[in-house]
Amino acid sequence: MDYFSYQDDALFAEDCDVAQLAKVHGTPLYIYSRATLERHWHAFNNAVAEHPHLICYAVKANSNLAVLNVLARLGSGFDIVSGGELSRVLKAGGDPQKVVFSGVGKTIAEMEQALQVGIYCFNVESSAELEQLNDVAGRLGKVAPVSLRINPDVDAGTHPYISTGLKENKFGIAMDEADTVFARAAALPHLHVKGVDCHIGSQLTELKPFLDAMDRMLALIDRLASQGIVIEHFDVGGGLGVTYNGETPPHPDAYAAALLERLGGRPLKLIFEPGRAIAANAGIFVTQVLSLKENSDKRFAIVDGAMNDLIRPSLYSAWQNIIPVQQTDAATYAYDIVGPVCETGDFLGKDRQLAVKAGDLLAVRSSGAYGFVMSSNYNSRPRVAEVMVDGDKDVVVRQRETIEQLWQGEHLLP
Ligand SMILES: Cc1ncc(COP(=O)(O)O)c(C=O)c1O
Ligand SMILES: N[C@@H](CCCC[NH3+])C(=O)O
Repeated sequence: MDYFSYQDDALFAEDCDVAQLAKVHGTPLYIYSRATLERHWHAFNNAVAEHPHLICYAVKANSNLAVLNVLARLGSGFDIVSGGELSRVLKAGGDPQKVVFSGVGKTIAEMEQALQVGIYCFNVESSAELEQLNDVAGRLGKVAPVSLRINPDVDAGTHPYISTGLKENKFGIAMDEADTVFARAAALPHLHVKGVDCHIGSQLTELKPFLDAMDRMLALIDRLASQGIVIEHFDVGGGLGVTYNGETPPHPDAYAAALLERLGGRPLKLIFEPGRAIAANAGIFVTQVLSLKENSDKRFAIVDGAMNDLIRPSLYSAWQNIIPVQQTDAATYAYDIVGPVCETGDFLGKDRQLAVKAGDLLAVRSSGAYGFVMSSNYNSRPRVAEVMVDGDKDVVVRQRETIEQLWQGEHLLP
């Protein structure tokens, strides 16, 4: 199957009846394909097969335990950004020694948790964090393995909200401070400097920003070597884009080959942190049309899924393909696909040519990454169920929330 095409194709094959799944499990509903998750992970892993490397799936993209477990069984590593994500990885059978801990604001408790379980590496994002981690490790009688996340100041050419490698972004240590902070890290007694890392943004569809970042990072690694600071690994971050609407991001083969060529024989282990490239097109979001509505010259398809279930269209004006699950004989019109949430910005798609009527099912494609994980209970809407298709079986990997669960942990005044 072509990596560029919608990899949720597996979910529309004859042996996966999306309409039947919606009937059994209700809507709105997330559906994931195990086969596609595995294929995407292998596409990455095979792309760098000969070179020492570790694929650390970015848990934030989709942290469902079953998703993590599928990848853990393949031997995947994990990129986490919180103690909660670390707990999920462990619960799902992930190996702590294959975990890298990214994130611009780690708490002392999270540092302790990660040191206790023995993660592979902390991706440290500031001088202050470096000092804190050294103190925490010293107090626990441990040595913390660290990599420094350096901000290479390259324009990733993506949406400003998901660009992370520019000088003005909050992430990482500025390149012009990198040498000093590395020298400090090497001098601190409770740290072991292992690596260098960067992550310039998400949904990148061109190679050039990755290569520009790599050139700057390799120049740093060479400078550090001349100062006697030996770097064992280079973590290139995540960010490889997917096809939402005709984009043609590089195949992992081309991406890895280009990076390896730039590496030029340096004996550095490479770490990759892909999230979206593995999960996005392994999932769909299924919603049912509640009613059709016309306001002056505008037509709306009001559906039972909303921005609280899938926020990417509202938050980033992200375009995701929306298709009818079954053909109907309704006339085709341009619709805004909107949810029941009380916000004008509550839409899943705008101006989509669709033949639909009330009761029909729509699938929002490419929803496996940054879908359920970004959902909320806004408007007191229970979180939806997640189902994984595993060959000819389908497994509920998260139950739909009940109304009672909505107020669990809340208390009336005495
Ligand atoms: C540090 C880090 N690594 C990995 C990722 C995963 O990115 P993507 O899902 O674009 O591969 C992100 C998210 O942008 C990130 O912030
Ligand atoms: N949530 C973003 C990606 C963020 C990447 C994390 N730094 C999206 O849905 O596109």
